[in-house]
Amino acid sequence: MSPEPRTIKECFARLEADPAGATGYFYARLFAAEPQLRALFPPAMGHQHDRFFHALLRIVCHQDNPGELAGHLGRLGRGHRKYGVRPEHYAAVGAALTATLRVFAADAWSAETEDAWTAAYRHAADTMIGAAERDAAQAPPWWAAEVTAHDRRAPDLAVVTLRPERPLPFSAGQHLSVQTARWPRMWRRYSIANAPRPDGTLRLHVRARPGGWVSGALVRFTAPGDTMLLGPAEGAMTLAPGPGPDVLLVGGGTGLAPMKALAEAAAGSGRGIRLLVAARTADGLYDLPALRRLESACPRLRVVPVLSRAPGGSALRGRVPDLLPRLLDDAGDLTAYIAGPAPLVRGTVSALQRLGTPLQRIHHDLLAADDPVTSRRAPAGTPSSSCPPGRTTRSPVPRP
Ligand SMILES: NC(=O)C1=CN([C@@H]2O[C@H](COP(=O)(O)OP(=O)(O)OC[C@H]3O[C@@H](n4cnc5c(N)ncnc54)[C@H](O)[C@@H]3O)[C@@H](O)[C@H]2O)C=CC1
Repeated sequence: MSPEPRTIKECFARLEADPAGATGYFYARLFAAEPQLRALFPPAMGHQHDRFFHALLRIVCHQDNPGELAGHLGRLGRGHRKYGVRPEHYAAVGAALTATLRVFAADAWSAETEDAWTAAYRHAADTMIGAAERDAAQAPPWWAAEVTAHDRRAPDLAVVTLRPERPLPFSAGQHLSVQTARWPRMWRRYSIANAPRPDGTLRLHVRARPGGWVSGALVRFTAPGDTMLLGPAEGAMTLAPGPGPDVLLVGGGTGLAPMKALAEAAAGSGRGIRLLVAARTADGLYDLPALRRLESACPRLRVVPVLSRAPGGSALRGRVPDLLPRLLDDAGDLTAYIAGPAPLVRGTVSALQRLGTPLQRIHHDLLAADDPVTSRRAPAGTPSSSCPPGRTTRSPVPRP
Protein backbone atom coordinates (compact mmCIF):
# COMPACT_ATOMS: atom_id res chain seq x y z
CA MET A 1 0.00 0.00 0.00
CA SER A 2 3.00 2.36 0.26
CA PRO A 3 3.98 3.30 -3.29
CA GLU A 4 6.67 5.89 -2.49
CA PRO A 5 7.21 6.08 1.23
CA ARG A 6 10.61 7.75 0.98
CA THR A 7 9.27 10.53 -1.17
CA ILE A 8 6.35 11.12 1.14
CA LYS A 9 8.77 11.24 4.06
CA GLU A 10 10.90 13.82 2.27
CA CYS A 11 7.86 15.99 1.65
CA PHE A 12 6.78 15.61 5.21
CA ALA A 13 10.21 16.74 6.40
CA ARG A 14 9.60 20.02 4.54
CA LEU A 15 6.34 20.41 6.40
CA GLU A 16 8.08 19.81 9.70
CA ALA A 17 10.31 22.81 9.09
CA ASP A 18 7.30 25.05 9.70
CA PRO A 19 4.76 23.07 11.71
CA ALA A 20 2.80 26.08 12.96
CA GLY A 21 2.55 27.54 9.45
CA ALA A 22 1.51 24.23 7.92
CA THR A 23 -1.06 23.57 10.62
CA GLY A 24 -2.52 27.04 10.29
CA TYR A 25 -2.75 26.61 6.54
CA PHE A 26 -4.34 23.18 6.91
CA TYR A 27 -7.10 24.35 9.26
CA ALA A 28 -7.73 27.50 7.22
CA ARG A 29 -8.27 25.34 4.12
CA LEU A 30 -10.38 22.84 5.99
CA PHE A 31 -12.72 25.35 7.64
CA ALA A 32 -13.01 27.45 4.48
CA ALA A 33 -14.13 24.38 2.54
CA GLU A 34 -16.29 22.85 5.33
CA PRO A 35 -17.21 25.52 7.89
CA GLN A 36 -19.45 23.13 9.81
CA LEU A 37 -16.40 21.07 10.83
CA ARG A 38 -15.22 23.94 13.06
CA ALA A 39 -17.92 22.94 15.55
CA LEU A 40 -16.11 19.64 16.21
CA PHE A 41 -13.08 21.46 17.61
CA PRO A 42 -12.66 23.40 20.84
CA PRO A 43 -12.81 27.19 20.74
CA ALA A 44 -9.03 27.49 21.27
CA MET A 45 -7.10 25.59 18.63
CA GLY A 46 -3.49 26.22 19.73
CA HIS A 47 -2.54 22.70 20.74
CA GLN A 48 -3.95 21.16 17.58
CA HIS A 49 -0.46 21.70 16.13
CA ASP A 50 0.94 18.80 18.09
CA ARG A 51 -1.89 16.45 17.39
CA PHE A 52 -1.90 17.13 13.69
CA PHE A 53 1.81 16.47 13.39
CA HIS A 54 1.91 13.45 15.63
CA ALA A 55 -0.91 11.91 13.60
CA LEU A 56 0.74 12.61 10.28
CA LEU A 57 4.15 11.61 11.51
CA ARG A 58 2.94 8.25 12.63
CA ILE A 59 1.11 7.57 9.39
CA VAL A 60 4.24 8.47 7.46
CA CYS A 61 6.65 6.66 9.81
CA HIS A 62 4.68 3.47 9.79
CA GLN A 63 4.38 3.23 6.02
CA ASP A 64 7.02 0.51 6.10
CA ASN A 65 5.27 -1.41 8.87
CA PRO A 66 1.69 -2.15 7.82
CA GLY A 67 0.93 -4.12 10.99
CA GLU A 68 1.81 -1.27 13.34
CA LEU A 69 0.14 1.25 11.07
CA ALA A 70 -3.12 -0.71 11.09
CA GLY A 71 -3.08 -0.92 14.90
CA HIS A 72 -2.38 2.77 15.23
CA LEU A 73 -5.07 3.75 12.74
CA GLY A 74 -7.61 1.46 14.39
CA ARG A 75 -7.00 3.14 17.74
CA LEU A 76 -7.27 6.56 16.10
CA GLY A 77 -10.53 5.67 14.39
CA ARG A 78 -12.08 4.40 17.61
CA GLY A 79 -10.74 7.40 19.56
CA HIS A 80 -12.27 9.82 17.05
CA ARG A 81 -15.82 8.64 17.72
CA LYS A 82 -16.11 10.81 20.82
CA TYR A 83 -15.39 13.93 18.73
CA GLY A 84 -18.41 13.28 16.53
CA VAL A 85 -16.27 12.54 13.45
CA ARG A 86 -18.26 10.91 10.64
CA PRO A 87 -17.03 8.97 7.58
CA GLU A 88 -17.80 11.83 5.19
CA HIS A 89 -15.46 14.17 7.10
CA TYR A 90 -12.39 12.22 6.02
CA ALA A 91 -12.56 13.35 2.38
CA ALA A 92 -12.55 17.03 3.39
CA VAL A 93 -9.63 16.47 5.74
CA GLY A 94 -7.77 14.57 3.02
CA ALA A 95 -8.24 17.39 0.52
CA ALA A 96 -6.97 20.00 3.01
CA LEU A 97 -4.00 17.81 3.93
CA THR A 98 -3.04 17.27 0.33
CA ALA A 99 -3.28 20.99 -0.38
CA THR A 100 -1.04 21.69 2.64
CA LEU A 101 1.57 19.16 1.57
CA ARG A 102 1.54 20.56 -1.95
CA VAL A 103 2.27 24.07 -0.68
CA PHE A 104 4.78 23.26 2.06
CA ALA A 105 6.66 20.48 0.29
CA ALA A 106 7.10 22.91 -2.64
CA ASP A 107 9.54 21.51 -5.21
CA ALA A 108 9.76 18.12 -3.47
CA TRP A 109 6.12 17.59 -4.46
CA SER A 110 5.23 15.95 -7.75
CA ALA A 111 2.24 14.36 -9.42
CA GLU A 112 3.63 10.93 -8.47
CA THR A 113 4.05 11.96 -4.84
CA GLU A 114 0.52 13.28 -4.78
CA ASP A 115 -0.77 9.95 -6.09
CA ALA A 116 1.25 8.07 -3.48
CA TRP A 117 0.09 10.33 -0.66
CA THR A 118 -3.54 10.19 -1.79
CA ALA A 119 -3.44 6.39 -1.80
CA ALA A 120 -1.78 6.31 1.64
CA TYR A 121 -4.32 8.73 3.07
CA ARG A 122 -7.27 6.87 1.56
CA HIS A 123 -5.99 3.64 3.09
CA ALA A 124 -5.57 5.37 6.48
CA ALA A 125 -9.05 6.88 6.33
CA ASP A 126 -10.66 3.57 5.33
CA THR A 127 -8.91 1.79 8.19
CA MET A 128 -10.03 4.43 10.72
CA ILE A 129 -13.61 4.42 9.42
CA GLY A 130 -13.76 0.61 9.52
CA ALA A 131 -12.41 0.50 13.09
CA ALA A 132 -14.91 3.17 14.21
CA GLU A 133 -17.81 1.26 12.65
CA ARG A 134 -16.83 -2.01 14.32
CA ASP A 135 -16.44 -0.22 17.65
CA ALA A 136 -19.86 1.44 17.28
CA ALA A 137 -21.46 -2.01 17.24
CA GLN A 138 -20.29 -2.67 20.80
CA ALA A 139 -19.55 0.56 22.66
CA PRO A 140 -20.87 4.12 22.92
CA PRO A 141 -18.64 6.98 21.69
CA TRP A 142 -18.45 8.33 25.26
CA TRP A 143 -19.82 7.70 28.74
CA ALA A 144 -21.51 10.27 30.99
CA ALA A 145 -20.17 9.94 34.54
CA GLU A 146 -21.19 11.49 37.85
CA VAL A 147 -18.60 12.85 40.23
CA THR A 148 -19.24 10.99 43.48
CA ALA A 149 -16.28 12.36 45.45
CA HIS A 150 -13.80 15.21 45.07
CA ASP A 151 -10.91 15.09 47.49
CA ARG A 152 -8.64 18.12 47.36
CA ARG A 153 -5.30 16.74 48.54
CA ALA A 154 -3.32 19.95 47.86
CA PRO A 155 -4.12 23.40 46.46
CA ASP A 156 -3.30 22.10 42.99
CA LEU A 157 -4.22 18.44 43.31
CA ALA A 158 -7.48 16.52 43.57
CA VAL A 159 -8.48 12.88 43.61
CA VAL A 160 -11.76 12.64 41.72
CA THR A 161 -14.07 9.62 41.93
CA LEU A 162 -16.46 9.03 39.03
CA ARG A 163 -19.37 6.68 38.47
CA PRO A 164 -20.06 6.10 34.76
CA GLU A 165 -23.76 5.79 33.94
CA ARG A 166 -23.10 2.43 32.29
CA PRO A 167 -20.18 0.04 32.64
CA LEU A 168 -16.95 1.40 31.19
CA PRO A 169 -14.60 -1.52 30.54
CA PHE A 170 -10.93 -0.94 31.33
CA SER A 171 -7.81 -2.68 32.58
CA ALA A 172 -5.50 -1.47 35.33
CA GLY A 173 -2.82 0.79 33.81
CA GLN A 174 -5.04 2.31 31.12
CA HIS A 175 -6.04 5.95 30.66
CA LEU A 176 -9.06 7.73 29.25
CA SER A 177 -10.08 11.14 27.96
CA VAL A 178 -12.18 13.49 30.04
CA GLN A 179 -14.34 16.45 29.03
CA THR A 180 -15.81 18.84 31.60
CA ALA A 181 -18.93 20.93 31.05
CA ARG A 182 -16.80 24.01 31.62
CA TRP A 183 -14.72 23.41 28.47
CA PRO A 184 -16.84 21.79 25.76
CA ARG A 185 -15.00 19.74 23.16
CA MET A 186 -11.72 19.85 25.10
CA TRP A 187 -10.63 16.35 25.95
CA ARG A 188 -7.67 15.57 28.17
CA ARG A 189 -6.23 12.21 29.08
CA TYR A 190 -5.86 10.96 32.65
CA SER A 191 -4.73 7.61 33.92
CA ILE A 192 -7.26 5.58 35.89
CA ALA A 193 -5.95 5.18 39.44
CA ASN A 194 -7.71 1.95 40.40
CA ALA A 195 -8.19 -1.58 39.17
CA PRO A 196 -11.75 -2.36 37.99
CA ARG A 197 -14.20 -2.41 40.93
CA PRO A 198 -17.51 -4.19 41.37
CA ASP A 199 -19.35 -0.84 41.61
CA GLY A 200 -17.81 0.39 38.33
CA THR A 201 -16.37 3.59 39.87
CA LEU A 202 -13.04 4.93 38.81
CA ARG A 203 -10.63 7.43 40.23
CA LEU A 204 -8.39 10.08 38.69
CA HIS A 205 -5.43 11.92 40.23
CA VAL A 206 -5.39 15.40 38.74
CA ARG A 207 -2.77 18.10 39.24
CA ALA A 208 -3.81 21.55 38.00
CA ARG A 209 -1.23 22.82 35.54
CA PRO A 210 -0.58 26.56 35.40
CA GLY A 211 -2.91 27.72 32.63
CA GLY A 212 -4.24 24.18 32.23
CA TRP A 213 -7.90 24.53 31.35
CA VAL A 214 -9.26 21.07 31.97
CA SER A 215 -6.91 20.19 34.84
CA GLY A 216 -7.74 23.51 36.54
CA ALA A 217 -11.47 22.90 36.13
CA LEU A 218 -11.16 19.37 37.52
CA VAL A 219 -9.22 20.51 40.58
CA ARG A 220 -10.86 23.86 41.38
CA PHE A 221 -14.33 23.90 39.85
CA THR A 222 -15.62 20.35 40.22
CA ALA A 223 -17.81 18.96 43.00
CA PRO A 224 -19.80 15.83 43.76
CA GLY A 225 -22.93 15.69 41.62
CA ASP A 226 -21.24 17.20 38.55
CA THR A 227 -21.37 15.28 35.30
CA MET A 228 -18.50 14.84 32.90
CA LEU A 229 -17.89 12.84 29.75
CA LEU A 230 -15.38 10.03 29.49
CA GLY A 231 -13.88 8.50 26.36
CA PRO A 232 -13.04 4.79 26.09
CA ALA A 233 -10.13 3.36 28.05
CA GLU A 234 -6.93 3.18 26.02
CA GLY A 235 -3.32 2.19 26.45
CA ALA A 236 -1.33 -1.01 26.51
CA MET A 237 0.49 -0.54 29.83
CA THR A 238 -1.40 -3.41 31.40
CA LEU A 239 -0.45 -6.58 33.29
CA ALA A 240 -0.18 -9.85 31.43
CA PRO A 241 -2.73 -12.24 32.95
CA GLY A 242 -1.64 -15.03 35.25
CA PRO A 243 1.58 -15.49 37.18
CA GLY A 244 4.80 -13.88 35.99
CA PRO A 245 7.99 -12.25 37.17
CA ASP A 246 8.00 -9.81 40.07
CA VAL A 247 6.78 -6.33 39.28
CA LEU A 248 8.52 -2.98 39.74
CA LEU A 249 6.18 0.02 39.61
CA VAL A 250 7.58 3.56 39.45
CA GLY A 251 5.15 6.48 39.74
CA GLY A 252 6.43 10.09 39.77
CA GLY A 253 3.97 12.77 40.93
CA THR A 254 0.51 12.04 39.58
CA GLY A 255 2.15 9.30 37.52
CA LEU A 256 1.32 7.34 40.66
CA ALA A 257 -2.23 6.91 39.33
CA PRO A 258 -1.69 4.03 36.86
CA MET A 259 0.89 2.48 39.20
CA LYS A 260 -1.63 2.29 42.01
CA ALA A 261 -4.10 0.63 39.64
CA LEU A 262 -1.44 -1.88 38.59
CA ALA A 263 -0.50 -2.54 42.23
CA GLU A 264 -4.14 -3.32 43.04
CA ALA A 265 -4.41 -5.58 40.00
CA ALA A 266 -1.14 -7.41 40.71
CA ALA A 267 -1.91 -7.83 44.41
CA GLY A 268 -3.83 -11.04 43.88
CA SER A 269 -1.42 -12.54 41.36
CA GLY A 270 1.10 -13.89 43.84
CA ARG A 271 3.90 -11.79 42.38
CA GLY A 272 6.24 -9.67 44.44
CA ILE A 273 5.44 -5.97 43.86
CA ARG A 274 7.65 -2.98 44.62
CA LEU A 275 6.00 0.41 44.21
CA LEU A 276 8.38 3.38 44.16
CA VAL A 277 6.41 6.60 44.73
CA ALA A 278 8.53 9.56 43.66
CA ALA A 279 7.88 13.17 44.58
CA ARG A 280 9.96 16.27 44.97
CA THR A 281 8.94 17.00 48.57
CA ALA A 282 6.79 15.29 51.21
CA ASP A 283 3.73 17.28 50.03
CA GLY A 284 3.93 15.32 46.77
CA LEU A 285 3.28 12.03 48.58
CA TYR A 286 -0.40 12.88 48.46
CA ASP A 287 -1.68 9.29 48.55
CA LEU A 288 0.74 7.70 50.98
CA PRO A 289 -1.82 6.80 53.70
CA ALA A 290 -3.94 4.91 51.14
CA LEU A 291 -0.84 3.19 49.77
CA ARG A 292 0.16 2.12 53.28
CA ARG A 293 -3.30 0.62 53.76
CA LEU A 294 -2.95 -1.25 50.48
CA GLU A 295 0.48 -2.46 51.60
CA SER A 296 -0.95 -3.77 54.88
CA ALA A 297 -3.60 -5.69 52.97
CA CYS A 298 -1.15 -7.18 50.43
CA PRO A 299 1.72 -9.14 51.96
CA ARG A 300 3.74 -9.15 48.71
CA LEU A 301 3.50 -5.38 48.10
CA ARG A 302 6.25 -3.06 49.30
CA VAL A 303 5.75 0.71 48.99
CA VAL A 304 8.92 2.83 48.86
CA PRO A 305 8.51 6.63 48.93
CA VAL A 306 11.34 8.57 47.29
CA LEU A 307 11.88 12.33 47.64
CA SER A 308 14.21 14.13 45.27
CA ARG A 309 14.38 17.54 46.94
CA ALA A 310 13.88 17.27 50.67
CA PRO A 311 14.16 14.58 53.29
CA GLY A 312 10.93 13.36 54.83
CA GLY A 313 10.04 10.62 57.29
CA SER A 314 10.83 7.16 56.03
CA ALA A 315 11.29 8.29 52.42
CA LEU A 316 14.50 7.61 50.55
CA ARG A 317 16.32 10.70 49.35
CA GLY A 318 17.33 11.07 45.70
CA ARG A 319 16.15 10.44 42.17
CA VAL A 320 14.73 7.09 41.17
CA PRO A 321 17.20 6.39 38.34
CA ASP A 322 20.14 7.03 40.70
CA LEU A 323 18.67 4.90 43.47
CA LEU A 324 17.75 1.86 41.40
CA PRO A 325 21.18 0.15 41.53
CA ARG A 326 20.99 -0.13 45.29
CA LEU A 327 17.27 -0.97 45.39
CA LEU A 328 17.35 -3.81 42.86
CA ASP A 329 19.43 -6.94 42.89
CA ASP A 330 17.12 -8.75 40.47
CA ALA A 331 16.67 -6.18 37.70
CA GLY A 332 17.17 -8.80 35.01
CA ASP A 333 14.24 -10.79 36.31
CA LEU A 334 11.38 -8.35 36.73
CA THR A 335 8.76 -6.55 34.72
CA ALA A 336 8.80 -2.77 35.13
CA TYR A 337 6.09 -0.15 34.67
CA ILE A 338 6.86 3.58 34.81
CA ALA A 339 4.71 6.72 34.71
CA GLY A 340 5.35 10.35 35.55
CA PRO A 341 7.27 13.30 34.14
CA ALA A 342 9.01 12.41 30.87
CA PRO A 343 12.56 12.90 32.27
CA LEU A 344 11.80 10.52 35.12
CA VAL A 345 10.43 7.93 32.69
CA ARG A 346 13.39 8.27 30.34
CA GLY A 347 15.94 8.18 33.15
CA THR A 348 14.34 5.13 34.74
CA VAL A 349 14.16 3.23 31.44
CA SER A 350 17.88 3.89 30.84
CA ALA A 351 18.83 2.90 34.39
CA LEU A 352 16.86 -0.33 34.17
CA GLN A 353 18.44 -1.22 30.87
CA ARG A 354 21.89 -0.65 32.36
CA LEU A 355 20.95 -2.96 35.22
CA GLY A 356 19.89 -5.69 32.83
CA THR A 357 16.10 -5.44 32.54
CA PRO A 358 15.20 -6.45 28.97
CA LEU A 359 13.59 -3.58 27.06
CA GLN A 360 10.54 -5.68 26.20
CA ARG A 361 9.77 -5.95 29.92
CA ILE A 362 9.89 -2.19 30.52
CA HIS A 363 6.47 -0.59 30.03
CA HIS A 364 5.59 3.08 29.96
CA ASP A 365 2.77 5.08 28.51
CA LEU A 366 3.59 8.75 28.77
CA LEU A 367 0.82 11.25 29.25
CA ALA A 368 3.29 14.10 29.34
CA ALA A 369 1.48 16.16 26.70
CA ASP A 370 -1.80 15.90 28.55
CA ASP A 371 -2.69 19.50 29.07
CA PRO A 372 -1.29 20.99 25.93
CA VAL A 373 -1.90 24.55 27.07
CA THR A 374 1.32 24.12 28.96
CA SER A 375 2.93 21.16 27.18
CA ARG A 376 3.65 22.22 23.64
CA ARG A 377 5.47 19.15 22.40
CA ALA A 378 6.37 15.98 24.19
CA PRO A 379 10.11 16.13 24.93
CA ALA A 380 12.38 14.74 22.27
CA GLY A 381 12.93 11.05 22.65
CA THR A 382 9.69 10.35 24.50
CA PRO A 383 7.50 7.74 22.92
CA SER A 384 4.95 10.14 21.60
CA SER A 385 7.31 12.50 19.81
CA SER A 386 8.82 10.36 17.11
CA CYS A 387 8.60 7.02 15.37
CA PRO A 388 9.23 4.97 18.48
CA PRO A 389 11.02 1.68 18.94
CA GLY A 390 9.59 1.31 22.46
CA ARG A 391 7.10 -0.99 24.11
CA THR A 392 3.77 0.27 25.30
CA THR A 393 3.60 3.61 23.64
CA ARG A 394 0.83 5.98 22.90
CA SER A 395 0.57 9.14 20.87
CA PRO A 396 -1.60 12.15 21.54
CA VAL A 397 -4.92 11.58 19.88
CA PRO A 398 -5.04 13.56 16.66
CA ARG A 399 -8.32 14.41 15.03
CA PRO A 400 -9.46 15.50 11.67
N1 LIG B 1 0.75 7.44 32.25
C1 LIG B 1 1.63 8.39 32.53
O1 LIG B 1 2.75 8.36 32.09
C2 LIG B 1 1.25 9.50 33.42
C3 LIG B 1 2.05 10.61 33.41
N2 LIG B 1 1.74 11.67 34.18
C4 LIG B 1 2.63 12.81 34.07
O2 LIG B 1 3.39 12.85 35.24
C5 LIG B 1 3.74 14.17 35.51
C6 LIG B 1 3.48 14.38 36.98
O3 LIG B 1 3.80 15.67 37.33
P1 LIG B 1 3.84 16.10 38.86
O4 LIG B 1 2.76 15.44 39.62
O5 LIG B 1 3.87 17.59 38.86
O6 LIG B 1 5.24 15.50 39.34
P2 LIG B 1 6.51 16.24 39.90
O7 LIG B 1 6.90 17.34 39.00
O8 LIG B 1 6.22 16.59 41.31
O9 LIG B 1 7.66 15.12 39.82
C7 LIG B 1 7.47 13.81 40.32
C8 LIG B 1 8.82 13.10 40.45
O10 LIG B 1 9.52 13.07 39.23
C9 LIG B 1 10.89 13.33 39.48
N3 LIG B 1 11.62 13.88 38.35
C10 LIG B 1 11.35 15.01 37.68
N4 LIG B 1 12.31 15.23 36.76
C11 LIG B 1 13.18 14.19 36.86
C12 LIG B 1 14.37 13.85 36.17
N5 LIG B 1 14.87 14.63 35.22
N6 LIG B 1 15.00 12.71 36.52
C13 LIG B 1 14.52 11.93 37.51
N7 LIG B 1 13.42 12.21 38.20
C14 LIG B 1 12.75 13.34 37.88
C15 LIG B 1 10.84 14.33 40.60
O11 LIG B 1 12.08 14.40 41.27
C16 LIG B 1 9.77 13.73 41.47
O12 LIG B 1 10.32 12.74 42.30
C17 LIG B 1 2.95 15.06 34.57
O13 LIG B 1 3.81 15.47 33.54
C18 LIG B 1 1.90 14.11 34.00
O14 LIG B 1 1.51 14.43 32.69
C19 LIG B 1 0.70 11.66 35.04
C20 LIG B 1 -0.14 10.58 35.08
C21 LIG B 1 0.05 9.42 34.26
